[in-house]
Amino acid sequence: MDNLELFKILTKKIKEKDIISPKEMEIIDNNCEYLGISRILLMENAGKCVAEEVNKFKVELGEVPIFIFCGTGNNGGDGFAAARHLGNCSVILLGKEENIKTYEARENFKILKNLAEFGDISIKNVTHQNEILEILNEIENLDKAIIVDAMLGTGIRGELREPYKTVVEKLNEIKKKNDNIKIISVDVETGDLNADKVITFHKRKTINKENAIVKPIGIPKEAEYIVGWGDLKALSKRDPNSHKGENGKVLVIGGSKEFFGAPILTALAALKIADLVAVASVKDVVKKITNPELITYKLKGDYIGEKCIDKLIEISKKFDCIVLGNGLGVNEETKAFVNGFLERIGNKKVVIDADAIKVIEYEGFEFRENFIFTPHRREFEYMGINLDNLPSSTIVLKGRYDVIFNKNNVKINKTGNSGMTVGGTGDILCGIIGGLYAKNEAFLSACCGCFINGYAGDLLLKEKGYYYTPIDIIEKIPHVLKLFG
Ligand SMILES: NC(=O)C1=CN([C@@H]2O[C@H](COP(=O)(O)OP(=O)(O)OC[C@H]3O[C@@H](n4cnc5c(N)ncnc54)[C@H](O)[C@@H]3O)[C@@H](O)[C@H]2O)[C@@H](O)CC1
Ligand SMILES: [K+]
Repeated sequence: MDNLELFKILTKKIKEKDIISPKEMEIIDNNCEYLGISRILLMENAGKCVAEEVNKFKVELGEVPIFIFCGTGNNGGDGFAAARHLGNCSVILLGKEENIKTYEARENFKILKNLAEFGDISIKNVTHQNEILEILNEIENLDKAIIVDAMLGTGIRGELREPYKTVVEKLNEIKKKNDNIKIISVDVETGDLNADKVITFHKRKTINKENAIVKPIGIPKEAEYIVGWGDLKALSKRDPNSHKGENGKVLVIGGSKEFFGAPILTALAALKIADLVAVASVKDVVKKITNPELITYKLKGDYIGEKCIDKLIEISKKFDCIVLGNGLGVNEETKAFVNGFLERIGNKKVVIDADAIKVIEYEGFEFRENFIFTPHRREFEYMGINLDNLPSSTIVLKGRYDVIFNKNNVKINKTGNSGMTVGGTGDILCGIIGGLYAKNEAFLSACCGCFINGYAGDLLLKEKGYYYTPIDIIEKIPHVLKLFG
């Protein structure tokens, strides 16, 4: 079974989510763009859906005035598109035209302005409280009307602020007095607006009430499965006021008398993302580390063995995430260490790679959700994962297509190229994942790690052909993060 076949099996075994968070929706929206589906196309479909629902109310109420309240985000953009599909309506933009935030919303607004010049769509740009109240008073005096709430959607954060607060309060008052004022919310009710209908796009959101009507807008299911720049945009942002160490501390445990390069590559990759990276290894490795940015912990012996467990458990307490396994060696000593260490590490975040994967005793092993495994095909087969009882741990099966999964999620990553088959790229991948995992959730970190590693390789392929090295990949990590962060 190749990676693509495994991916297909997993998409059938893992239940598709019917409710998603606004953050998950943003990842999907952005990954639609990654797949080549423009936002303006989705907005068009969203606008059309809303217009269809408004028309259903018109059947019930007859010809009535329609007011579309639009915010300056993409929820407002959906309102502009709906207005064009409807014709004969009043669009109320709550803010200044120059504050419309996105290209697609601005383009839709421009079209409306062209139509409004001579057609029957009217546009009111309101910025002052008294202008808003004037319109709301006008609505209050009507027998019937349809209101479209395209004020705020999945971008809503925290308590409702002005001018939306006044509009929502006043509309709720009006609605209470006159049930022939029908309100349709676009995607999400703005604050606690008492809408008659909520038309939500693609899937129900965690912030929707139960009665939201879900409408497809042309988002293919592949957009939920692909890893793209949408995942990267969802990573936690660096706080400009943060202090040293607050953006993640990673401890790499690996290396042996025979292998010294692997843990160093892992640590250098993690260092591009986390604030603080340390390597705990045997003396032969530690003496080769000349990079002053890396912290080192020297352990006794030629291999990291059982006798190191107490010390490493203690050191681990100072770090957010541990990357375990690179260059460790496969023998009785390292086997005893890895199994004993993982048993005692509790719920600390651990990325498990390479030799550590090979020495774990999987019989009765507990695949905890704080573990990420990064096997290649042979290691994956050795792990003997039961596809009928998927693990809580996140598994990254590396390959031409990386398959990332756990019992609740599955995704596929297609960045990367055959120049990346050289030794060391796997060590870099788990370093990147470790750096991200220090400050993010396991599944997102694993997905983003695969994307970043592969994309760095793709940039290098364009620049240098296949003549690049693992160190070149490490140097490209910040470029990828800057492109999509
Ligand atoms: N991204 C996409 O590809 C698509 C998005 N669509 C629409 O876009 C919406 C999301 O758009 P945006 O991300 O631009 O977000 P919103 O349109 O929900 O608005 C976000 C803006 O509102 C303001 N805001 C946030 N919280 C506030 C509060 N509590 N009080 C007052 N103002 C507040 C902020 O300035 C923020 O920029 C979706 O709900 C959906 O309606 C659709 O067009 C379909 C496609
Ligand atoms: K809304």
